[in-house]
Amino acid sequence: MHIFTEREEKEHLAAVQFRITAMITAGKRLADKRAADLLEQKTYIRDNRDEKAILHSSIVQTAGSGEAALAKAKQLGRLLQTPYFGRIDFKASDQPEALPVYIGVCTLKDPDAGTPLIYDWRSPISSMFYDYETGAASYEAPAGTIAGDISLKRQYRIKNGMMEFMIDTTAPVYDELLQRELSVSTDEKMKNIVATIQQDQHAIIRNEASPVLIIQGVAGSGKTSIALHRIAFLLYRHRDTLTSKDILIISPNKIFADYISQVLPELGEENVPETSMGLLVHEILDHQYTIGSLFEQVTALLENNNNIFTQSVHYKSGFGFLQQLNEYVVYLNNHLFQPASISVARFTIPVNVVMEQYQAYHRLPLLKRGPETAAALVKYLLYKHHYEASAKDKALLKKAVSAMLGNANSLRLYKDFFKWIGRPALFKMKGKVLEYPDAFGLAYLKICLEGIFTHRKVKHLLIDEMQDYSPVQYAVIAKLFSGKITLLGDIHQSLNPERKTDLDSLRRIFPQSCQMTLNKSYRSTLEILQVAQQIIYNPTLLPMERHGQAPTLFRATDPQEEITYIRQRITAFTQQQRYKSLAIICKTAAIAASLMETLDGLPVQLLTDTSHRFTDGVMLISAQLSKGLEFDQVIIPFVTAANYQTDIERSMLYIACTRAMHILHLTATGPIPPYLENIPS
Ligand SMILES: Nc1ncnc2c1ncn2[C@@H]1O[C@H](COP(=O)(O)OP(=O)(O)OP(=O)(O)O)[C@@H](O)[C@H]1O
Repeated sequence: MHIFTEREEKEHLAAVQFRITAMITAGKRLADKRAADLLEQKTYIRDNRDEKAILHSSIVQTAGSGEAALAKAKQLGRLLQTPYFGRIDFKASDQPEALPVYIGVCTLKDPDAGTPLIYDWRSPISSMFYDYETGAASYEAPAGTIAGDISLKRQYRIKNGMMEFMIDTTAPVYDELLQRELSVSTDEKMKNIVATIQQDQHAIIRNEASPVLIIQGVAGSGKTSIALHRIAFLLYRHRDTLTSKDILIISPNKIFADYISQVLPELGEENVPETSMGLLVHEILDHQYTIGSLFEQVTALLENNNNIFTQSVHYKSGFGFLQQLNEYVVYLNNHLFQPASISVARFTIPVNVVMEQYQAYHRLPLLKRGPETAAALVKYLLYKHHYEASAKDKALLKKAVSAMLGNANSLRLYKDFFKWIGRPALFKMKGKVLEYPDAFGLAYLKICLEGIFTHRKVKHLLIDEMQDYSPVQYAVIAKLFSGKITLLGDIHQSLNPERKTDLDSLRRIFPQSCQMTLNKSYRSTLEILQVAQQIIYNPTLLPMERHGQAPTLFRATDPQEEITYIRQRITAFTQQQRYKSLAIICKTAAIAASLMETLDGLPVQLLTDTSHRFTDGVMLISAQLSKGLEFDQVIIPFVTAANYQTDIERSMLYIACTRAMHILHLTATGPIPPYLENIPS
C-alpha cells in the first residue's frame, strides 16, 4: 500500500472511517437484535413461569452480548473522531518491505481480512513510535526482539474526524506538536496525552519490573498523566489477569478525583476505584473514631497558633515516630505479658506452664495470643488432670490471661506509648476524636498488635502526592497491600516542608523500590516557571521552551484597591473567549472564604474540601486544594511578606504559581517577600 502525500493520507483516513462506520452500524444492529431477543425471552418466561430457572442463564447471556455490542459501538464512535495520531513505517530485518503501522488509542482490525488497520498505542510494535527516530529500531514482541528499520515517522492531528495537519518527524515524538498541544487553553478535565508522550515518560508507563515504582517529578512534569497512562498500559498488557477493579488510586481529595476522571475512559478503559488515606484509616480502625483530616492539619500548621499541635505533627510526620513505634512493639512483645500461676477449681496451673503455653503462640500478634493461651490451658487441664473445664472456669482462665497482658487494647497501648517515650503531651484525644497523624499511628500499632487486615484484592496501588504522607502512613500501606505499588509526587510541593517524606525515607520503607525521575516541566510557560523558581529553587527543573505573558505583581496602596483590581481581572477574564479557566488561589481556605464575600456579583465558584466537582470558569480555592490541578490563568492575592514567610507558606505559594499554564498575576498590599522583588509591577 502506497500512502504518502497528504491527499493519499486523507483518502486513507476516509477509508478507515468508512470501515469504522460500517462496524458501528453492525454493532448497533446486533445490540437492537439482542434487545428484541431479550424482550421475547421475557415475554416467554411470563407465560411459562416454570421454565424461568432454565432460561435464566440464556437471558443473562443475551443481555451481556447486547451490552458488549453497545459498548464496542461507543468505543468505535470515539475512534471515528480520532482514529489514529501517529504512524511509523517499519521494515523488520526478515521482511521484504516496510509496512505502515498506524497508531491510535485502541486496536482496529479489518473485519474481513483480519489484518490490523490501527495498532493500540500500548502494543509492543507501537513502543517504537515513542522510543525511536527514523533509522534502526527494535521492539520486544512476545516471541522475542524484533529488529529492523523505521523509514518514516509521522504525526497527525485528527479532530472531530478531520485531519487538521500532519508532520513528518525525526525526533522521538516531535516538539512542534507538543508545543501546539501545550499552548491551547486547558480542558475542563485532565486529558490523555497519548500522541505526545515523551521518551522518559514512556519508560515509566511501561515499567513492569519494579514491585514499587517511585516517580519523583517536578511540577507539571506529567506525573499524574503518566500514572494514569501507566494504569491503561497495565490493563492492556495484563488483560487476562488484571481488571480495573484490581487497581486502587489513593488521591488527595474528591475535586482531584473528578479532575482526573476523564483520562481512563478516553483511553478506552474503565475508571478505577479511588479512595483517600482518610477513608482507609477509618476502615482499619473499624469506623470507631472521628478522625481529623490532612486538610485540617495543614490549615493548623499554616495558622501556626498551637505549638504543641505543631510539635506533635512534626514528630509524627518524621521517620523517628515509626522507628520508636517499632521499638515499642518489640518492648511490648518482651514485657507486656506478666505470667502468674492460676487457680482453677481444685487445681493450680504453675507459672512456667502458663508461660510455656503463651510462648507457643509467639507467631501470633501480641493481642491475639491471650484467648489462644486461655484455650490451651483448658486443654492442659484435661490432659494433665483429666479435668473438663466448665464455662465458668473458661471465663476465669480468659480473664486471668487477659490480666497478665494488662487487659490491654491497641488504643490504651497507643496512649501509653507517649508516656514510654517520655512525651505524654504529644497525645490528645477528646472523646472519640483522634487527630489525623494519631489515626495512622494507632492504625499501625493496631496492625502490629492485632494482625493485618489486607486489601489482598488490590493488585496495583497508585498513590499520588506521595510527599504528603508520613513514614507511618507508608508503613501502614506496606502492611496492607501486597501487590505492586506506584508512588508519584514532588518533594518540592510538600504540605509539611519541615518534615517532608523524602526519597530516602521511602526507600527505607520500600527497600524493593525503584525510583524514576521526570525533570522537564510541561504545564507552565517559561516566564511562570521563572517566578516559581524564585520561590523555591529546584536545580533539576527543566522548563519547556514555551513563552507567554510575563507574570505581574500588582502592589495596591490599600486592601480596597487590591480587591478592586482582583474584581477587574475577573471581569476581564469573563469577557474574553480564549481561556476557559481562572483560579484565584489563596494561602488558606479561610482566606479564600473571606475573599469570596468581597466578590459578590461575580461568577466565582468557591471550592472547599467538601466539593466534589471540578469545572471551568472562575474558581476560588486554597493552595492545598489546588494541588494537582491546573488552570489557564491564576491570580494569587495577598502575597505579602507577612503571609508568605515560613517554609510551609512558601511551599503553598510555589504550589499556587505552578498551577498556572499561561498567565499569572500576583497582588499585595504592603511589603512583599524579598524573593518576589524582581517581578514587574
Ligand atoms: N508528553 C506530554 N504531552 C502533552 N502534554 C503533556 C505531556 N506531559 C505533560 N503534559 C501536560 O502537562 C500538564 C501537567 O501534567 P500533570 O498534571 O500530569 O503533571 P504533574 O507532574 O502531575 O503536575 P503537578 O505535580 O504540578 O500537579 C498537563 O496539562 C499535561 O497534559
